[in-house]
Amino acid sequence: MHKLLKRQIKRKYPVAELPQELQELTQAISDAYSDFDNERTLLERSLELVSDELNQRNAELRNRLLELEDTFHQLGSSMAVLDSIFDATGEAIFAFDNNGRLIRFNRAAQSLLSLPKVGEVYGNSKIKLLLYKLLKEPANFFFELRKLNANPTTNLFGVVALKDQQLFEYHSSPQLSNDQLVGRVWCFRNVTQLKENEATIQFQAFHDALTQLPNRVLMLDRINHAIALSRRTNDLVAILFLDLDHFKKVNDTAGHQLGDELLIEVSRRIKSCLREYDTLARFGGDEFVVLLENIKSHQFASQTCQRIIHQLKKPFDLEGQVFHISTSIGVSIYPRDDDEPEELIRKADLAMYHAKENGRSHFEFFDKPLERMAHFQLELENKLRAAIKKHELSVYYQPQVDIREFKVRRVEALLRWFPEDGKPVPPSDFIPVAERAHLIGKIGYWVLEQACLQVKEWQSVGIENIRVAVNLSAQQFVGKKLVEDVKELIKKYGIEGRLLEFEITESILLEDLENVKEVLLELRKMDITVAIDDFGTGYSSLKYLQKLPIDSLKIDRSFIRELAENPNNKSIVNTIISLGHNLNLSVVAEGVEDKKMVAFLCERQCDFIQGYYFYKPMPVEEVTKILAQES
Ligand SMILES: Nc1nc2c(ncn2[C@@H]2O[C@@H]3COP(=O)(O)O[C@H]4[C@@H](O)[C@H](n5cnc6c(=O)[nH]c(N)nc65)O[C@@H]4COP(=O)(O)O[C@H]3[C@H]2O)c(=O)[nH]1
Repeated sequence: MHKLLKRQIKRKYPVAELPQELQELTQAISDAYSDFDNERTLLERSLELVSDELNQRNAELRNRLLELEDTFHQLGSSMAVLDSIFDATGEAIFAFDNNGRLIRFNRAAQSLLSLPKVGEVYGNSKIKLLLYKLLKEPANFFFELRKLNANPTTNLFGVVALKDQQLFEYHSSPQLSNDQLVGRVWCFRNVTQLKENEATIQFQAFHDALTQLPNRVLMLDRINHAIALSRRTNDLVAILFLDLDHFKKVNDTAGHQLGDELLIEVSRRIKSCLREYDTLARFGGDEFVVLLENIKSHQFASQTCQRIIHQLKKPFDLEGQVFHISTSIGVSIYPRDDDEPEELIRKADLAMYHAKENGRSHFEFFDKPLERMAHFQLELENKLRAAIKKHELSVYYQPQVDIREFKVRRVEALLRWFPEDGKPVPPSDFIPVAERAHLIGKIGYWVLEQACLQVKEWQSVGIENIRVAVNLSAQQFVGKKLVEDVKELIKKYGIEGRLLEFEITESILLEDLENVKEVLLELRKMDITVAIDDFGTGYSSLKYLQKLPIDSLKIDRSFIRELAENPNNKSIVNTIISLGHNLNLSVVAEGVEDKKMVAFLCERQCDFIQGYYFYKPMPVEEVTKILAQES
């Protein structure tokens, strides 16, 4: 029986047992109680379950809510970051809807279009008006925009110029949402500086940095263009190749800064001799090239050359210092000489070289014999290079006789080239080639070493006090190399400096007097003597004879050759001997071929005689025999 019912019945009927009929009833009630209990328990259980679930859901919802809040918060800060990036970016960004209304833009965009407010929406016509005010050529830009009518999803890219000369590059792309066109975004980037830099780089690639003149690349292009034009008009094109004479001297003595100023002034003066549409280019160093287009005759080129030469002959006054330079010009003509720009330049260069050799400060036209000569020289240069490798060069020695005792006291070392398969090549042919090919330094060093070696060998066989004269080229005077080489060789062979002499020409002195003086003083410190070769043929100036540490004068053989026939030569030789003696210099006559010459020179007390009358240049074995007999 249900416990609750049992307790209630016990309260009513504490002792007596329930009658039979009540027992059945109470049983039924007890069952009802139990059923009720069961149902309540079930109900409570299910309520409990529902409540648990609700609580769980509730907790989940709360978590989701927190997550959402968090996401929302993050989104907010991301948006803030994006917004500040959007605003901070230098690019002007505009977003338009499909109706052409400006719905969003950043600060750069606001300032570019001078828009009154951020966050506003601006209509299409207002934007157009602003663009008209802003752009240099708005019509062109709107023409570009028309492309969008035909193809609204296309990307646009280009550059626009503003009225204030600024340049903006733009990119425009469609804005799509679920494949539907919802608007268009435009980005404008200020590329003024970039374009300026590009232009500078472009300019530098085609111009010389110092003078701002076109460089070789641009000149070649201009010549190409001029030739193409002349093919139609049948006009001539002239190329003038200019090289400044004595520029190096200015650069070395006055310094690079003045040298640069001089080049700028030179380019200004050359320009003043040209028409406005002629091109002047600098090819580096002191080389300039002029292109004369549309000319009718060679005379025009000649006249231009004359004008330039005249202009450049005038003194240059730079920072209070006065400089004198001049120019040598070579000219080539299209179509006569070539129709290739490179070739025209090469031929003008060749003609310039020739002009320089024939005396500075003049111009020469290219011609075929010149080309043949150049070919010949190139061939000779290649053969000379091979000759050095094949040891085809040797040194001969020509004695110089001391007139007082008729004894050999000195010898001149003279270079010889005996090719294996051909005739001997005279030094007058190959030395200039060696100089041009910059081989003379190497060859000169070799001759000098042979001379030192020879002095040492003669000493070892008892031939003492024979001085060997070695010829020097101008190139060997550049820098300190010569002095270093001589020091090294004297030490290596253990010989005295006084047994070496260097022969230099007057033209070397003219190249760069200061540098030459320095070198000569260094040589004098080593007791090495110096003779001026071919004296009388060049620019003889008493000034340098007095100023420089020189020991001998060598009278050029052209004066000696016609001594008997030409009274002028007699007086020249006389003068040179007296001049030498007055300056305490010994005088050597070279190219002495007969008795009469010897008699004349003896009478005038010339100190040394060198020439075929006594001895020709000879191989070392022969000269050694002569020296051995005399010692
Ligand atoms: N007709 C005639 N000629 C005579 C007589 N006596 C000597 N000679 C020639 O006169 C030249 C004298 O040499 P140079 O004036 O220094 O003139 C030299 C010198 O300037 C240059 N040279 C020779 N060897 C060298 C060298 O090792 N280095 C450099 N830089 N130049 C050199 O080549 C020039 C010519 O040299 P070479 O042909 O050997 O010609 C030599 C010699 O052979 C004579 O009685 N009659």
